[in-house]
Amino acid sequence: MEPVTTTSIECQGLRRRYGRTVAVDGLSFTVEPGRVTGFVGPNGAGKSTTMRMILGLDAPDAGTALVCGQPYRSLRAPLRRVGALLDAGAIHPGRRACDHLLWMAQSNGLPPKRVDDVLEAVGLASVARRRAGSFSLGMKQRLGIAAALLGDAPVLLFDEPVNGLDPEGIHWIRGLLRGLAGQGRAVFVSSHLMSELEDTADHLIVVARGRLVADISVADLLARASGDRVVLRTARTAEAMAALTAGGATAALAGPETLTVTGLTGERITALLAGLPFSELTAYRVSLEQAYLELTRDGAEYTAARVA
Ligand SMILES: Nc1ncnc2c1ncn2[C@@H]1O[C@H](COP(=O)(O)OP(=O)(O)OP(=O)(O)O)[C@@H](O)[C@H]1O
Repeated sequence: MEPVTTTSIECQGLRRRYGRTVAVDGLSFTVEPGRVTGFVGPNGAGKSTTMRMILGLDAPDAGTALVCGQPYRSLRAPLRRVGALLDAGAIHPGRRACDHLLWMAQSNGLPPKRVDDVLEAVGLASVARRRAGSFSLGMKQRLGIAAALLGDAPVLLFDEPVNGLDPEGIHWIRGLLRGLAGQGRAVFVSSHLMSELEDTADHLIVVARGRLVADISVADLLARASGDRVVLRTARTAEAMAALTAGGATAALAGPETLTVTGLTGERITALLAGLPFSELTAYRVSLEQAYLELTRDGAEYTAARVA
């Protein structure tokens, strides 16, 4: 990987319209190296359009998108700077997997050995000589990922990379993305489902109708949503609730034999229960999806908590 001296991807005031549709509406964000940044939003939110503008495949009506400090089109040896998976289906069906990659490598001045390396990395080495047209959607997805990895680039973009992958494939790609970020690369990955980024993303850029809704670290999002709530499991909910409320906590029934308690530490709760039997006392954990929904319930934008 080439050393990078500038921040990896910087978008400033990006805007793009198609006829009457404003696909991207003044989007500004930065994708930092060394972490997986999830790019989340419902279908049609403008994610692919943004990625195409970052990659110089579409021109913004306003604003700028820089990769390693430069517009994509002015990068020398762009494949060595940024690898991308946009549309896994965009491969000539008659071309063998290895030839597809070899052609990309040669036209970008990369050693042919890289082809073997990336085919191995994505688990397609044994089918390297098969034609792409015979590949399943998941195999095409892996081939697209191999192409993105070819230039050993410090910046990587993946548009909906889990599409077509089975559970084992999804598990694999999570590990791959985390590994790439762990090597110091900037990994930018889109999804229309928050849950797909659970255990993968460190940071989230959330968009809706072309606009930025949230720019926040996952840790911060989860911490804010979880608050200082703890989960208490006990068969004696009524007594526990009375004791905890008297001790200054807010306790609510969250299910059979389950209370959520806010406002007290675990130690204090244990003390207040004064020997009342309980089977569990743990920090309240929310899913990424839940956390996001809780924070945006009132429709407020959530960009203030940006963590650089
Ligand atoms: N080439 C185009 N011509 C016309 N409209 C387009 C074009 N590309 C995108 N759009 C429109 O721009 C909006 C944003 O589309 P985009 O594909 O960027 O969203 P997305 O967030 O990637 O959605 P998805 O999750 O479905 O891929 C949509 O309303 C789409 O119909």
